Amino acid sequence: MMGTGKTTVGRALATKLGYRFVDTDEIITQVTQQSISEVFATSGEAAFRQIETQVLAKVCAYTHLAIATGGGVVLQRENWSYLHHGLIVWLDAPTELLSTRLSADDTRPLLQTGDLRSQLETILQQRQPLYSQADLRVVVTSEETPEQLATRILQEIPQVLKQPSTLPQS
Ligand SMILES: Nc1ncnc2c1ncn2[C@@H]1O[C@H](COP(=O)(O)OP(=O)(O)OP(=O)(O)O)[C@@H](O)[C@H]1O
Ligand SMILES: O=C(O)C1=C[C@@H](O)[C@@H](O)[C@H](O)C1
Ligand SMILES: [Mg+2]
Repeated sequence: MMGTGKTTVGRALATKLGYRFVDTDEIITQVTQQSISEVFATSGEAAFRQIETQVLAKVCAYTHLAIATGGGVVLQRENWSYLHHGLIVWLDAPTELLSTRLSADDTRPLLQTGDLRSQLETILQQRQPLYSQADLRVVVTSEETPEQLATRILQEIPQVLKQPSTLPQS
């Protein structure tokens, strides 16, 4: 979800892993030469989603790469086949924390109309069933730094990887 820290924590995670890092929103701004808000304003959300899928399709093929996506990547069914090239981490943060973080931020076009808190609640409610399809859910609180969260993600990843004993015998 927007503001949970995908970009910030994803970058810290990549550093700890010795992986490269990309952010699909950053790639979109590079290829379109527009900010995310400008893409939404000039081409619309549907066009943005198409570009996002094209970018995801390219980057998901790489190994040793941590990818931060946009929060709406879960909305397109075909994106899931790309996401499943890797291990999908859901940063789950309460709307109260998100609204504190994003109240002074005007870079997210879907949050520019109406009351921020209720917009976040509405979007989160719609997407919760999709986010919950991730491989690993990490609950975000205001207490942990991005580096601490990245460490916790690394600690929790082995628990969602299949143990050799649970794999079918060949
Ligand atoms: N663990 C954290 N502690 C404190 N601030 C944080 C933490 N994680 C992220 N932030 C801050 O919250 C804001 C949103 O973070 P970020 O841009 O990484 O979110 P995002 O999930 O990538 O959002 P989007 O989906 O819109 O790209 C930023 O100002 C970032 O510095
Ligand atoms: O959650 C979303 O739908 C979005 C999240 C951002 O990362 C951007 O991809 C854009 O603002 C849309
Ligand atoms: Mg981001």
